[in-house]
Amino acid sequence: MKKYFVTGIDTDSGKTVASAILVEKLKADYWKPIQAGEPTDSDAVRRMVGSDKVIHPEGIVLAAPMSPHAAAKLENIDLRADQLKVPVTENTLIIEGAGGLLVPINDDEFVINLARQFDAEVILVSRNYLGSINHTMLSISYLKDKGFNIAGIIFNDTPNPETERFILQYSQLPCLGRIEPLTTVDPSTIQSQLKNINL
Ligand SMILES: Nc1ncnc2c1ncn2[C@@H]1O[C@H](COP(=O)(O)OP(=O)(O)OP(=O)(O)O)[C@@H](O)[C@H]1O
Ligand SMILES: C[C@H](N)[C@H](N)CCCCCC(=O)O
Ligand SMILES: [Mg+2]
Repeated sequence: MKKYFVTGIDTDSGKTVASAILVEKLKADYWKPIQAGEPTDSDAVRRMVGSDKVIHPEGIVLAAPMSPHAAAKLENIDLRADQLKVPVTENTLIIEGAGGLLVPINDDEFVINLARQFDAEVILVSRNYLGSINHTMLSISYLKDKGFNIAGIIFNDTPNPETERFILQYSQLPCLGRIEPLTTVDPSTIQSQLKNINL
C-alpha cells in the first residue's frame, strides 16, 4: 500500500482540507495518528468525503487542543511514537500529522518522525500568507536535511504566484497542486478541487 504523510508549514495550514481532497482524488483511506482536541479531523474529513471512503480510528485522541506532548502530559500519558501502528489496508493511505513538522510528541520525538516510521512520502501543505515563504523554506530545508522522501508541495488558499514561483524554483520540488479559497468546505467544494491536484 502507498502511504502519504500530509504535513504543513504550521497548524491550520489546511492539512485536513488537503487530506480530504487527496482521499477523493486517490480514492484513498484516511488516518490521523494523533488527534489533540475536538472536533476531530477524522470527523471533519468524514463530512468532506463520500461515505464509501474509509476513515481509520485515530491512533490516540488527546483532550486538549495543544501540542501533543503537552496534551499527553495533562493526561499523564507517556506518548511514544512506537505505540502508533499504521492501520492495515490494501488501499492508498493518507496520514495527517498534527500542526507543523517539529511539533513535539514527547521530549525527544517530533510529529514528522512518524513519516519515516510509517514509511510514507511527505506532502507539504503551504498556506499562502505573509510569512509563509519563511515557514515553507524552513520546513523544506528540514525535510531535505533529514533525508525525508518528499512527494511535493500543495499550495493552499489565495494564490500568490511570486511566493509559489520562488519556493518551487529554489526547492526544485514538484507542485502537487493548488487549493483555491473555498467559501464553504463541503463535499461539493472538495470535489471542485480534484482537477487542481496532480498526483
Ligand atoms: N482553501 C481553503 N478555503 C477555505 N477555508 C479553508 C481552506 N483551507 C483551510 N480552510 C479552513 O481553515 C481552517 C484550518 O484548516 P485545516 O483544518 O485543514 O488545517 P490543519 O492544517 O489541518 O490544522 P491542524 O493543525 O489543526 O490539523 C479550517 O477551518 C478549514 O476549513
Ligand atoms: C490543536 C491543533 N489544532 C493541532 N492539533 C496541534 C497544534 C500544535 C502546535 C504546536 C506549536 O507549534 O506550537
Ligand atoms: Mg488538521
